[in-house]
Amino acid sequence: MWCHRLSHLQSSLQNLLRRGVTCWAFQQPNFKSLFPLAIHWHHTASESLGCAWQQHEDHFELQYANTVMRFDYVWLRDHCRSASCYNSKTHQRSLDTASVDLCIKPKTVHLDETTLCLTWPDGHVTKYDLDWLVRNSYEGQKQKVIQPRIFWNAEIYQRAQVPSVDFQSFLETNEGLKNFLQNFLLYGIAFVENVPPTQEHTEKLAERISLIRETIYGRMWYFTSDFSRGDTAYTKLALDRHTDTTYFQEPCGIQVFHCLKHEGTGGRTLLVDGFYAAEQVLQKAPEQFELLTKVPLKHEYIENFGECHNHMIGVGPVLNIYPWNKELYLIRYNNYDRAVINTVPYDVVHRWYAAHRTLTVELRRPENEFWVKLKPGRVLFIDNWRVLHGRESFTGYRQLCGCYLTRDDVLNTARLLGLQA
Ligand SMILES: C[N+](C)(C)CCCC[C@H](N)C(=O)O
Ligand SMILES: O=C(O)CCC(=O)C(=O)O
Ligand SMILES: [Fe+2]
Repeated sequence: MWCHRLSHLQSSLQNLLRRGVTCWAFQQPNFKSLFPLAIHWHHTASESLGCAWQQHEDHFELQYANTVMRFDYVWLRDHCRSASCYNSKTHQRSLDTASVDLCIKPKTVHLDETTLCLTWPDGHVTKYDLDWLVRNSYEGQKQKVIQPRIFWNAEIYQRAQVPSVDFQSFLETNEGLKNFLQNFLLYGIAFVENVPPTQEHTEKLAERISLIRETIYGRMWYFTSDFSRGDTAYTKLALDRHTDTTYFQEPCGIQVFHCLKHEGTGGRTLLVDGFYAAEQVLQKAPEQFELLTKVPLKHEYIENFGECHNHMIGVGPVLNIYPWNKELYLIRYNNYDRAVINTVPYDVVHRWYAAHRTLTVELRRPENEFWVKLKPGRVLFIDNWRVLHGRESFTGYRQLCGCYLTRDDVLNTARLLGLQA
């Protein structure tokens, strides 16, 4: 993050220098003194605050709070928060963006310590709070980490001694719920203890944080090794680490597991932080990481079992990153359900297999494996966009219940409790 910020600032600086603005003192790494005042800038009355602006042919440049921001003029007009352009009760835009002249420029500019005031050719006035501009500008966004997360291997997770939340406090207090969600957002897994071992109580838990995502497996599902569905999950066999529902266009966000009964041996659950492994790939072989973000793959679920007839296809790369800041947000990894690869030519396929191997090696390092035995009363929530799960083979009667949750609604709950999500 640090290096990224630095290089970004350096390139802003270079751009400015290229345009002939002089008199910069560059005292790396003291960011406060990175952008002292330049000769051709318009300043506010109080120069010590260091805010200044410059109007260019195709953009408006603003320096404030140690940030040099560059704004497109249409963007500035489009984001006007005046009562006629924006409804602050509904937080919706009233302005018809298509009515804005694409060559628009402000007629006059006024800047003081807190506010930028633009008057447009038709007389309309837009006032921006400078802090709002920092928070919402591209340059301001680039400086902040979107989602705080702790990537883990077994040792990191165990050392963190992440506390489980009690059923009662999860259901009845905002504090319990918030603690739970905070852990879940940081690590991608979280446990609730002392849950009565029934499907109804598990459902209550799920509904406290989200909407249940109904799928071809039902709303709440309940499964044993009876092979009632056409999938290995419904057997006693071991399952290697994977994420679920890779064959959906949008894989399920969260998976909830509650083991209601197990009379037998084996059956431990394996958890692996996919983002930790991907991060290792990025460090060791960046070009392979990139390939895993680029090659689109199909995953498929074909079922013709009794009454169940399904054919699901999901397309997307193994690693999904936001194009604007390269932050990883979803890993799609299921070697069982991966379909025929026919989206890229043979030479790319070969490089893709090598990259997939590198990732698999990281995912399979014993030190990255966290094993738990699920027990009645202990409910596990897994971020299915980040953490892979698997299971050991088992003997005897084993009953699991659970459900999938919609990710947007879990994050919604977290934000309403004041968490960054
Ligand atoms: C959880 N539950 C037993 C309902 C479904 C299991 C789905 C298994 C599928 N191979 C996948 O990985 O998506
Ligand atoms: O049986 C288990 O512990 C998990 C099986 C599985 O991967 C699943 O249901 O998604
Ligand atoms: Fe699974």
